[in-house]
Amino acid sequence: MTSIIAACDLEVGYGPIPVLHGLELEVNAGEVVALLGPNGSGKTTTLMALAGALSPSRGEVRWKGEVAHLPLYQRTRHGLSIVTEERSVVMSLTARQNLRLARVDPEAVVVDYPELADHLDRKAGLLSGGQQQILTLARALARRPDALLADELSLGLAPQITSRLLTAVRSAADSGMAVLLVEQHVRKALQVADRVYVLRQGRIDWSGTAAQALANQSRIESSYLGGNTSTATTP
Ligand SMILES: Nc1ncnc2c1ncn2[C@@H]1O[C@H](COP(=O)(O)OP(=O)(O)OP(=O)(O)O)[C@@H](O)[C@H]1O
Repeated sequence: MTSIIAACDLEVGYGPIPVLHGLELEVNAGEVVALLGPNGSGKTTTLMALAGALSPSRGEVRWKGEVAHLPLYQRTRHGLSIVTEERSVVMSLTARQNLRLARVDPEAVVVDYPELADHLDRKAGLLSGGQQQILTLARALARRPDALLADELSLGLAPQITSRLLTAVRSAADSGMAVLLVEQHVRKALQVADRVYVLRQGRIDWSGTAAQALANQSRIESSYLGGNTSTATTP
């Protein structure tokens, strides 16, 4: 398998106290890797460090096997894409203009996202939250990045939109993209993921295949995601 992006012994924080403690993870071409864990465990910090928005105090990020030195804006020009819950479209522009601004062909996008076809000439600000997020993701994926870092894509959106976004992410991985997915809907995330890391207090506490995680799902949820921990054991 081809490693696209990896964290090697990564220690990162926002000040002198680290948030991630010697993190090791990798995402290969063609796979969706879910990064799960309770609030504050360091999921967003991991994505920001992989993207180059935070500098490690120890360890390194590797991009296609080489130590990554480029800052965030340059990594995004070299095949890395980041999508967050923030729906980063320009609200005063139409959907079509948003796509063109990113040098993406709107007509090609609607082939894969027919639900956007009737909305191309509407201002993004007038679309529903779900449509805005589909537009955001469609724009990112249409640029065919080598890796996608997806942080809570579906936050606040309806279940069918969540499923749609995750299906699109899965298809992108099937076409060769490496995807690291932070997603609050654990069951839905496991349905599209190949592998899983569970973070706890800035350390990988569990990792395995999605099938193994599904078999341990109730324990993972209760141990790591804030449920009843009285019967939980470490998977
Ligand atoms: N800008 C920041 N400045 C200082 N500390 C921060 C900052 N952002 C996050 N932290 C701290 O880093 C730790 C990890 O936060 P992070 O957002 O990475 O976790 P998370 O797993 O993504 O949580 P959530 O699921 O709530 O988004 C937390 O203790 C948080 O308070």
